Amino acid sequence: MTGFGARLDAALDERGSLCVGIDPHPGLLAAWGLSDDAVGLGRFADTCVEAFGGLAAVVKPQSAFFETYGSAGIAVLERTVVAAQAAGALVLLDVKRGDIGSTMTAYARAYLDPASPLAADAITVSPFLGVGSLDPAFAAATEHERGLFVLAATSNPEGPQVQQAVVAGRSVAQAVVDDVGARNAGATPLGSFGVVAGATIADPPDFTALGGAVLAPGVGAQGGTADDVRRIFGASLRAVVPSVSREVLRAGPDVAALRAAVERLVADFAFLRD
Ligand SMILES: O=c1ccn([C@@H]2O[C@H](COP(=O)(O)O)[C@@H](O)[C@H]2O)c(=O)[nH]1
Repeated sequence: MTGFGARLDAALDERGSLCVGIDPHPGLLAAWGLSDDAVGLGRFADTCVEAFGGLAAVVKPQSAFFETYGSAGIAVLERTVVAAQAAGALVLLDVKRGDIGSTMTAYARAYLDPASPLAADAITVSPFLGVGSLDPAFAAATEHERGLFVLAATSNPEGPQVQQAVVAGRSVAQAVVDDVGARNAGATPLGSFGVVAGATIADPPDFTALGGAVLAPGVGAQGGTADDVRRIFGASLRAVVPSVSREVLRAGPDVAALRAAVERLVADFAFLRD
């Protein structure tokens, strides 16, 4: 297998720059005529994989919506990860984990070790305990050729209170980007360690030395647009992966309509790899 960064770069070239989320909100289950239980969840996830597992470069199941249904929900998540990978997508599991190093080792084993039933191609992680606390995940990702996306400048309006705080002359968000960039040193064409920066943010960090991808959630339901992405990530557009969940999922449950929504967004963001 090849490192995650190289696989991501190839997938973006082949399928276009888009990450599509599988976020089975209770309201979406109802809108799709599905029951608010693990059976409805399973049908929702299966339909998503059928519609865009073979189309989107990256598929991002949101773990929280699966965890809601307990062990039966986790079982659906496990088979969703496997099915989306089998359809050719890279699976980014959105779990936003972060803890002291010894516990981080266990999270890394759960999500990045191919022997685990929940192993994904990449996961989201939170650096609130310090980027260094994530070292077991960086090590496991390197060993198993997986990826990490570290929260840096999140899409929610509450984020800047912490992320724009200035410490030793730079914002916390910039410090996270710089720390992640140091771990990508020398990697081509794309390092395996990315950051998360919303398509809604007002004060973007400088991503030019990141050397990895920028996952940009917030497009669609949260108000972010293709123009916002162009403005926010100006010098680093090639590395940006816009992430969309509800904007696509609202088109379901019709598989053709879901596909059309994904195809429209891939076309909207074609400029990122021009
Ligand atoms: O800064 C962040 C980090 C993660 N997310 C996640 O992305 C999706 C967004 O869903 P939409 O329906 O497209 O708004 C969701 O899973 C969030 O948990 C984010 O929004 N912002």
